[in-house]
Amino acid sequence: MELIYIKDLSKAYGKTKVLDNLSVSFESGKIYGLVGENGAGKTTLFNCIMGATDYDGEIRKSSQIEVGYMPAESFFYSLITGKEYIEFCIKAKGKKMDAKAIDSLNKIFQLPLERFASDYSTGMKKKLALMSLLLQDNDLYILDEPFNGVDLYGCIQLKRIIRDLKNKGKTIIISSHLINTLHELCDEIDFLHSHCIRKRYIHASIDEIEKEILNMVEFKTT
Ligand SMILES: Nc1ncnc2c1ncn2[C@@H]1O[C@H](COP(=O)(O)OP(=O)(O)OP(=O)(O)O)[C@@H](O)[C@H]1O
Repeated sequence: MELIYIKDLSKAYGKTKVLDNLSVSFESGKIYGLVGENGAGKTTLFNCIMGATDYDGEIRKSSQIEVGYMPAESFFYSLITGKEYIEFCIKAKGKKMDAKAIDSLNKIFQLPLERFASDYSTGMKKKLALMSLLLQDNDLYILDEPFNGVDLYGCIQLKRIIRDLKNKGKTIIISSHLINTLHELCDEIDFLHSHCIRKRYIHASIDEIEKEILNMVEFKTT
């Protein structure tokens, strides 16, 4: 089932064109990877999907799906503990708190939930944002650079969690610069370059993907 359908999406910041007639769609139950150079527009695409910014073109979402978005950098108020942050996010989504689920997930993430979130390290902040998202039971998870700053153990666990989500029929879209990790995890990998999705890789080898991306970047498509 098609969850998100995007047709001719264009977005510019002032005179800077970021996305130009981008078309792509995402089906349920799959893991999608999104790669692209720094500044290619991955976060901008996510912001458009989430309705966090204006755009031209069409974005259709399947009705009644709940979308959880983890931005590349989350904001934490200074006097709020990790636990309070999780509670806030769950309540904001209109979901019920489940202390057991928090404890069980924190056996994996091992966060000091009684400490102020603003004092967490980069990786701990990322884990906290992920934890609060995973506790919301969404249909679609959009994760902007979820592996950034997360330690090796955390990355291994995160890959397991993402696979579990897929096994539960959820859809996940992950932006990352870690092509090996995406290749391991994803059913399909989209390459965003020169303002639109240049290629969707399905069952391609890492070599093939890397070679093509190098070619496209070096002989920049305009
Ligand atoms: N609020 C904004 N105002 C003006 N320009 C912006 C804004 N947000 C993003 N941009 C510009 O849009 C372009 C795309 O940025 P975006 O953050 O979407 O890229 P990205 O692919 O996520 O990059 P990275 O891999 O470095 O995180 C960049 O040139 C960036 O400077």
